[in-house]
Amino acid sequence: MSETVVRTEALTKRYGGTLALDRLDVELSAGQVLGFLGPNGAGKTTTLRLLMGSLRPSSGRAVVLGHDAWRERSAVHAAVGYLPGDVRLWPRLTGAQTLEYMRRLRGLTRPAGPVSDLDDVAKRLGVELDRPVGSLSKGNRQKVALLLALLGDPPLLLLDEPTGGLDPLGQQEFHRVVRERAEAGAAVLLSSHVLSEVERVADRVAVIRSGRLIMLESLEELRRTARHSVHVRFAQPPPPGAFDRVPGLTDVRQDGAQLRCTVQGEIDPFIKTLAGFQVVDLVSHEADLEETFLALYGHSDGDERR
Ligand SMILES: Nc1ncnc2c1ncn2[C@@H]1O[C@H](COP(=O)(O)OP(=O)(O)OP(=O)(O)O)[C@@H](O)[C@H]1O
Repeated sequence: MSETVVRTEALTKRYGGTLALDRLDVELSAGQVLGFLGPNGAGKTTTLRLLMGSLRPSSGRAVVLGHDAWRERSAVHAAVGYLPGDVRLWPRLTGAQTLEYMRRLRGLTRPAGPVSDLDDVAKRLGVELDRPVGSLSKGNRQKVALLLALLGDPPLLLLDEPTGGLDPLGQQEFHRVVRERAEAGAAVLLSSHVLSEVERVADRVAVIRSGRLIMLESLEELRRTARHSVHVRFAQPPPPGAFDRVPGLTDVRQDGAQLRCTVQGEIDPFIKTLAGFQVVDLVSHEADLEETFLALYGHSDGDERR
């Protein structure tokens, strides 16, 4: 079994009367990417800041790389690569100077050779390292901040909505970099409010709403609950009720020899039932994960906080 990098135990945070995080229990192992998904105000940033030891929990605790995130926060700070949601950099320093400054501040030595690992990542992301950070576009500043998070090859990356300002190519390359880090053994927690982003990079998805964890599943599991829209054309109209007992079948509309329906979950029982009839044509389209996700969890947020 791989090593546990993050473990939270009933981690809770209140801001005055607002319950921002309510008894979160979650674990993250080395080599895993956990997508932390939730709408605005769900508690994602609060969780990441609790894990960084920048916030004191109201109750419960977070253990990060074997340290209590709050009580041993300097050890946690030194070991974690954090990309905050609101990136703030020194505007007059260039990207290269920023990296060098942070490297020294953290007592890291620059890898030997003319091209460091990060120079390579910078090139892939198209970061302009020789310009003052203040003159860069939002997306390019974001890329510099990502390089800062990767500095020193940390065993845990906490990335708060990291691809907000990036164009699609930048996002794609960024996701590749994250996967490579995970394959090299880093644990990654990546927050986002869009499933399509998380689905590209995560192994598991935690969904949080109004401070509560409402789902923690592998992407494989989420895909298993995916819905198929199916359109079948038969040689002759099947008898009424022929598909009544097929599990997961909804929205059934039969018009003579044509059948349209939605299959939720495994499609195999439906296919086996179809085999009893002469099928002329069949078109099946898998709803994308976003649709599946919205169907399962997309009901209105409401104010569930107490
Ligand atoms: N410093 C604070 N003081 C009071 N309330 C706060 C504070 N920070 C966050 N909150 C509240 O806690 C809740 C969770 O906020 P948080 O920023 O963690 O959400 P989020 O999921 O990161 O949202 P977003 O996607 O908008 O960044 C929200 O209701 C927010 O208003």
